[in-house]
Amino acid sequence: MKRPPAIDPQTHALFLDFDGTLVELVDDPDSVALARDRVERLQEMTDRLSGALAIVSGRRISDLDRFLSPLSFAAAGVHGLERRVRPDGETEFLMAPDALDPVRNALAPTLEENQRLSLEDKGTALVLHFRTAPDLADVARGVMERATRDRDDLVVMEGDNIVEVHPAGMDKGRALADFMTSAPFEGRIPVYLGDDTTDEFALQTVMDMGGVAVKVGTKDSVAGYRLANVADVHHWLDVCGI
Ligand SMILES: O=P(O)(O)OC[C@H]1O[C@H](O[C@H]2O[C@H](CO)[C@@H](O)[C@H](O)[C@H]2O)[C@H](O)[C@@H](O)[C@@H]1O
Repeated sequence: MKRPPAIDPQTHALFLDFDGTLVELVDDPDSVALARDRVERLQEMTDRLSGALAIVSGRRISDLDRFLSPLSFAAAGVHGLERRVRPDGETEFLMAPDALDPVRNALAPTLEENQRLSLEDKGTALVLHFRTAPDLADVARGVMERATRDRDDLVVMEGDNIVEVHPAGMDKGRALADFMTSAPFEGRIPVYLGDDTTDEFALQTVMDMGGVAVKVGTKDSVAGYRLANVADVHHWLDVCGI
């Protein structure tokens, strides 16, 4: 496993995935937690990078704010459909949530019949969770496929024990590329840490930009560097040079 190189706070920008990278994966999406000293370390890194640290997540930015309080940070939420370029900036919402109303309605009977499947409604994205019901994975994939048939304006993506739908046209790679066009990120070398399939878009973008792409865990990846797990990420954050 090739470990990532040291990072220079003057020349690099740091992009961090959330679930599976900064926090351990757990059964209940609402019960993730980050220790206070880890939040303080992220604040210290944000300050040393002059704000060029962003969380890039499938989560809503409002949820990230809740989990990471009192950290002040830039963020791409819902895979880039929500965006806050500066730590103290306003959140922009790039899509309206009503595009998903027909999908919400189409999923409802299956959720009623299969109560071990759960729905996470993020407004601009809907997620079916089957971590605690792996036998229902195909039911979840099937109903999502049927609910989105003939909808070219939507994209269905699989993550870790989830199937998710949101408006097409955005992913973590495009979100990262957008960040790199404005201050405080512009002109820096991107560094990205992520564990999941949806992070591959950003890892590829970082590779294309000559940056430092770091896969967390053992899944296949385009990334050139690896960290073993969430604990290893936090160890590396402590020694990476920022
Ligand atoms: O881009 P990320 O920050 O990695 O967010 C991706 C999804 O994370 C959450 O789901 C994942 O974490 C849950 C809590 O550990 C876990 O129960 C689930 O199985 C994982 O897929 C979140 O709930 C999703 O909305 C995010 O898209």
